Amino acid sequence: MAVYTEVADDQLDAFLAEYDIGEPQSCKGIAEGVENSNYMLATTRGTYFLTLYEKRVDPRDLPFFLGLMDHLAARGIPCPTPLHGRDGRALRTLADRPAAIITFLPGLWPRRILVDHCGPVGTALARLHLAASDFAQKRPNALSVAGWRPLMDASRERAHEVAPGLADELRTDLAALERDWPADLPAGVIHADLFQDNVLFLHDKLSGLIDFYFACNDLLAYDIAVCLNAWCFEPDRSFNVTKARALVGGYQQVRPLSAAERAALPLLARGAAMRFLLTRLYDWLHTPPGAMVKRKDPMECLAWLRFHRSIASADGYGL
Ligand SMILES: Nc1ncnc2c1ncn2[C@@H]1O[C@H](COP(=O)(O)OP(=O)(O)O)[C@@H](O)[C@H]1O
Ligand SMILES: N[C@@H](CCOP(=O)(O)O)C(=O)O
Repeated sequence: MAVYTEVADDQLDAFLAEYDIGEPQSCKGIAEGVENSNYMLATTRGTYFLTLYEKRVDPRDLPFFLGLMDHLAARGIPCPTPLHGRDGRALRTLADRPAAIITFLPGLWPRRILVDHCGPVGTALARLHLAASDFAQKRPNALSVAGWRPLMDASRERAHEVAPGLADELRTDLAALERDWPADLPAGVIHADLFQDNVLFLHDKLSGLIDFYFACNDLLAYDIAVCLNAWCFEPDRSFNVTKARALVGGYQQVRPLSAAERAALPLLARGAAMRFLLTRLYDWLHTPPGAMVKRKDPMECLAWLRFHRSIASADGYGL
C-alpha cells in the first residue's frame, strides 16, 4: 500500500485551484508502489496521476525528475508529462509534502514477463538514452558503486538474519566490483530502475515508461544491466538467454553497443544485482513491523548475483 499521506478535500481543492484541469470528481489512493503516496485523480477534464513525495525522495532532486519527464515526453518518449500550474510551476506543496500532478498513462505492467515484452523494453530504453542525451540537468547516481559499501555497512551485522554467511559472501563481490568498475564507458541519463512494474503495455504494445525517481547520470550500459536482472530471470531464478537476446537486440536496433560496453556487461550486471540486493536487504532489515509496504526479496538478487559471477563474457548471456 503506498498512500502514506492522506489529502483532505479542502487541501485538494486549494491545490487544484492552481491548475486549469477542471473540478475534482474523485481522488483514489493507488496501492502499488513503495516510495511515494500516489493517487488517481479524476477531474471534469480528465484523469491524472497525483504524487506526494515522501521522505526517501530528496526534494532537491525533484526538479531533475520532473524536468527529465518534460524533456523526454517532448521528444516522443511515452512517459508521463508533469502538469504546470498557471504560475508555470510543476512542483508545489500539498498536505505538507512536495507534490506534482503528471499525466495518467494507459496500460498495465506485465505480471508475467514474456520474450515479446523484452525487445520493446530494450528499444524503449535505447530511445530514452538518446532522447536524454541533451538534457542539461545532472544528478549523480548515489546508488552506484561508491554507494554500495555504506549500504552494506548499514546491514552487515544483521545480514545473517536473511541468509547465513551473506555478508561474507558479498564481501568478495563488493571488493571485485570496486576494483574493476569501468570508468570510461559512454555515460548519460539513465532510468536506473526499469523493472517490470515500471513499464506499461496496452494490447501487447509498450505504452509507457514510468517512475523516474531513481533516474540519474551513469553508464548507459549499466541501465541494460539493470534490465538483464529485472527482465531476464524466470520465477525459478534461471536465466533466460532468449529474453536477454531480445532485450539487448531491441536496444541495439537503436543504439549499438561498443565492444567495451559488451565486454563490461557481466560486471555491470553483477553490480546491478548487488545494488538491488543491498537496498532490498536494507529494507528487509529496517522496515518496521506493520509498515504498509510489501518488502522485496533480497534473495532473488543473490541468485542473480551468483549467476553473473559465473559469466566470463557477453557470450554467456547468449549475446
Ligand atoms: N503516470 C502514470 N500513469 C498511470 N499509472 C501510473 C503512472 N505512474 C505510476 N502508475 C501506477 O502506479 C504504480 C505505482 O507508481 P510508482 O511510481 O512505481 O510508485 P513508487 O515510486 O511509489 O514506487 C505503478 O505500478 C503504476 O501501476
Ligand atoms: N525496483 C526496485 C524497487 C523500487 O520500487 P519501485 O516501486 O519504486 O519501482 C527493486 O526491485 O528492488
